[in-house]
Amino acid sequence: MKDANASLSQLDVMRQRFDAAQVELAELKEERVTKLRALSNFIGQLSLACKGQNLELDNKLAKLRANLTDVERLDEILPELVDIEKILKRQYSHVMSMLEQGRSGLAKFSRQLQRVENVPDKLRKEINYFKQDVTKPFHSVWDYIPKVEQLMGFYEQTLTLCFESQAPLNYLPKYRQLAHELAQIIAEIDFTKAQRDQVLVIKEQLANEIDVEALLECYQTILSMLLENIAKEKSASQEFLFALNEALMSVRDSIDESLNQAQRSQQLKNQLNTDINHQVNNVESGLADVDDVELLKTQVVDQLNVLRASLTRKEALEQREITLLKKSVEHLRNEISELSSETSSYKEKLFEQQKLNLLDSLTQLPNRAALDERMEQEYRHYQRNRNPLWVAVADIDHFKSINDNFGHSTGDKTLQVIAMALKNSLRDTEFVARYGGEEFVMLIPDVSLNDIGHLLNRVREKIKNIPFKFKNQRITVTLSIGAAKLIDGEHILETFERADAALYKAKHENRDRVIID
Ligand SMILES: Nc1nc2c(ncn2[C@@H]2O[C@H](COP(=O)(O)OP(=O)(O)OP(=O)(O)O)[C@@H](O)[C@H]2O)c(=O)[nH]1
Repeated sequence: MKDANASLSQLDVMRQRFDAAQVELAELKEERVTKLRALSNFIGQLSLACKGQNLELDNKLAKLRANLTDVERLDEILPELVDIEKILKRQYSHVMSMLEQGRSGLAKFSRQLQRVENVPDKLRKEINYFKQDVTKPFHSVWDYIPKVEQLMGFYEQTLTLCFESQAPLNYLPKYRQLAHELAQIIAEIDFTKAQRDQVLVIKEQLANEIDVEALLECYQTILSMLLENIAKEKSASQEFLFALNEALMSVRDSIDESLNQAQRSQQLKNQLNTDINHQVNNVESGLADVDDVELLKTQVVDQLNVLRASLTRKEALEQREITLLKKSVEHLRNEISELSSETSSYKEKLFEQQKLNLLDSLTQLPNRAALDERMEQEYRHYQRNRNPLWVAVADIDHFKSINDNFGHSTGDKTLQVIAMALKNSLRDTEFVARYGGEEFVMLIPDVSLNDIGHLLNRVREKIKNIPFKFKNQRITVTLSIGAAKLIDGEHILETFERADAALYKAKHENRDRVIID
């Protein structure tokens, strides 16, 4: 009876455990179903996001989703995931190559559009900057789509112009377009001092009516100058590499010589040690054999003399070794210090080159690439501390007439003088870059709304008061400036757009003024 009761209670405990295990299993199943549902929803959204890009990918994702709802087919998922990963990788490189094609297409269409003559200056400049922008690679479709929209906007504006004007729009011959492009390219290259006069003549030719033959000659001359510069750069690098190679070879020879010397010394020392051991053994055996003390004394003195002579030779050898080692270390030190001074002068050259890449070669102001970098930096700074930050765009008024009336070289000098004056009117924390042509951009932090107008008008007045004298004629050069303050929730590029729009307002309101957005 007792046994039966014990068995019953054991059975009871087991039943309770069984029930608890079943509840746990049901919970686990439910949890798994919830997770699978979440995964399936995720795959569903992924399919939607990728839909239409690649039929194989669409089918694979649909199949994967179906398998996720069927618990029995879960084992099939892993190989499918591997397949999908491969397709995604292929799709990524496909998209990147399509983007590259799209980018070069946009560049081509913007060049076509540039050939339309008589478009307003603002539109012409925007197309020009657009063309420069699309030289950089796109990283995603989201870089591409806004550019397509922008280009369509340019085409729309040009079409509107075409419909509005009675006369048909003129189309610049292809070679004239190439002349413009060459002028832009050479404006960004740093030529050597000896080449600059020749470059000025070419700039002048390109700015005026030019025929195909003369244009070809310009291209040929520029190409030869560039090749000459490349050859010089190459031979400077080669010289450095030769010097480096020679120094390294000399270091290697010196180390080889030291090693040989050390080996020879070691052999001699081994020989001397054997001699000394042998001489000590001689003394010992002499001691054993000789009874006559006087004879013993003379023998010991003789042996000791031989021993002393060996030791002196050993000492001399060691001394010589130390002297040679010192000489060799000295030689190595000289070679290495020469090497390091060659390397640092080469490093300096490279550093100068890097700096040049961020400087506009004509005005020595930071260029557009440097401006992009600084805008990013100032924008991040603004996001951290929210101190006021102004973007101002300045453009020289009627600059074309300076070129037309006094020549390109006068135009260049005017740009240099104005660039310096702009730089000197700003504080160290403020920044000015040449944006392109006769347009400059300033980034001005920590100035209040009350003070910015004052500051920019002072800059404008400063330029206006520069006593330019061309062909004995006193000329006043003026600036139009548009400025905008970075506001919360806005990207600095949008601030730039507002400042640019303010500049165009200033141009339309008779120029020589500052307009704050
Ligand atoms: N000398 C020289 N001229 C340049 C350089 N870059 C651009 N230009 C010239 O600057 C002139 C700009 O002319 P436009 O865009 O018509 O402007 P603008 O004559 O200043 O007239 P507004 O801006 O409307 O007041 C063009 O003739 C360009 O060839 C350069 O590096 N050197």
